[in-house]
Amino acid sequence: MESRSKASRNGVSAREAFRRFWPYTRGIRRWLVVGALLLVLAAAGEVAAIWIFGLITDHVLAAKNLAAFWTPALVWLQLSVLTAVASFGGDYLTTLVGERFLLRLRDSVFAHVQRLSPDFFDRGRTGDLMVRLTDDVEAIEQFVASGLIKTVTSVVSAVFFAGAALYVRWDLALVSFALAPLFWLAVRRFTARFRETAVRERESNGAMTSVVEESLSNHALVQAYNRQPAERRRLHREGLTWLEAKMAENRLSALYEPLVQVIETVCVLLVLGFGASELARGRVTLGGLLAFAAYLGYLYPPLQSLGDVGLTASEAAASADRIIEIMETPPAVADPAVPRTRAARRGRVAFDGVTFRYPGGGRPALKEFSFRAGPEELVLVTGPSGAGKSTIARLLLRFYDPERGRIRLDGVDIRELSLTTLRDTVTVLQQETMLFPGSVRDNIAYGRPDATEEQIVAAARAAEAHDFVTALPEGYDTPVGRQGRLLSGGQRQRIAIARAMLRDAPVLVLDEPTTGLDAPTARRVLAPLRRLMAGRTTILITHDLHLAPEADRIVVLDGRPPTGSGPAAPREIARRYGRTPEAASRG
Ligand SMILES: Nc1ncnc2c1ncn2[C@@H]1O[C@H](COP(=O)(O)OP(=O)(O)OP(=O)(O)O)[C@@H](O)[C@H]1O
Repeated sequence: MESRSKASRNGVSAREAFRRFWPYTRGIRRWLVVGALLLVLAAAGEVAAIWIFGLITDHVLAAKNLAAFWTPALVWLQLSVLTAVASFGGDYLTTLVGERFLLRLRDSVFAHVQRLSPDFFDRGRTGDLMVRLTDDVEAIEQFVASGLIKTVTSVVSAVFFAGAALYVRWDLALVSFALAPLFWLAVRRFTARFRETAVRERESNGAMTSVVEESLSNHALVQAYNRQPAERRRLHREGLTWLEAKMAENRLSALYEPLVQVIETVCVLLVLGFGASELARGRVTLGGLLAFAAYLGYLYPPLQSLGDVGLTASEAAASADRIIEIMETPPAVADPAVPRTRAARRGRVAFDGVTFRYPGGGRPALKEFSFRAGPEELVLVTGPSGAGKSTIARLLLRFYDPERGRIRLDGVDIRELSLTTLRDTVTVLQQETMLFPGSVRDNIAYGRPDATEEQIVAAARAAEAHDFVTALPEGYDTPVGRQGRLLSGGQRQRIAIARAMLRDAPVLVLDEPTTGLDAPTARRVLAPLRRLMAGRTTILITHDLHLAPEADRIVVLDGRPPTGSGPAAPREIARRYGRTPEAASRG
């Protein structure tokens, strides 16, 4: 994700960011309007309350007339209740709309991320992606939903208070408004720099989260190789960078507020000085002057929050770049326009002249590769490390599409099938057993969440997992830990076999199913594996030729272009197992 971050430096403007993410408010806009109206009503209530305060000062306090107090006091009380209700309703609704927007945007970015090819995750850093899905998404919400409401209510409030001030004393008001350009100057100078610091802050936050994530998920490696001090240093270094970026951001926002306050004080002093002389000359009442000063006082917060919107916009534009970058990363594969959603489920697999190169990879991982596997057949794929064996499984699941050639399932090009149908038809048992944190039961039922208890137990029995599972402290409810680390390698493998049994797909790809298991354990999983293979098309990717005598066909990927005499490995297999392997190459 390094390259992705760099692209953000000359990214979208705040206006483009707004336009891009505004559609996510669809369906909740009316609540946005109602919320904003309520907030405007609350601001109007405040204007009226200050007016009453001025009246009370002149007609009650200055005139020392208590009898004139009760009516305005009652109106003020009613007004304040009304303002409180409007303000509560407005805050509640606008927060709700903001949170709904956030939820929708996050869901949609996450849904897109889920469609990306494994390559995206292999190259990127998880920590950085996590920051994008949390902080960056939130910064966009702060701008598009909350920011819009803030802008509207601030503008309306500013107009209210400025109008009221003008009404009370237009000349005094004009004097203080003359200082308004100072605000805009301050805001303009700050926003550009703020955006830069916001980008730096997000990037270093992503880098730091990535270090934490990488170190914690590889904790066993770190401890076994005594790399704790190095990892601590790495985190400290990223933490320092973050601290600097955060301080740069904070310096700006911390400087901005006092600066605005100084401008504000200058205005208030000017008004008071001018007002005092007007009062002495009897051209303004004390109540009028106080109300005027209060209107000005109330005018600054909306002006200041308009300035903040500028800062929020810069921050959001920085985040928008990081989100747009993800959203514009196209998935390597997509459903066809009119996908077939029914598969024959017989399990005939054919690779015809398949050439494939990983994105950004130079040499093809597979070149002109062809083979066939039919129902109830066991096809063993072997060859040296890096020859492209696991690539076959990735292509069959359509994590990627081949550059040339076709892959067919029961005679249909897999690009014509919906991805869901294809992946329901093919089960892959990975080289490393992949378990989710959860219970044994959850993991067995992972591919079929609607499975009954009897089906789960039957699958576990067939996978020879039932006995060890029932011996676990909480049986099927025992948590397996992160990546199944609370279980042994052989136990993890048998749970994965049970999961595959339950899924009951016609095509099975076993990618090095016994790797990482010692010989006796490997032998123990062979029986459940055979049970799993029965009645299905099985493609067994392995270095281990134990099962070669049972294979209907052996495909050898030798990592070199085919030669006339054929590579040594197929001949060796032919000599040992008395069958002729098919040689294939990865180029
Ligand atoms: N995501 C990727 N991006 C770029 N190249 C890749 C990627 N994954 C694998 N490769 C390359 O493609 C080639 C084939 O990889 P593959 O995983 O299919 O090998 P393999 O035969 O299964 O090896 P092994 O027996 O060691 O598991 C290798 O040279 C590898 O470096």
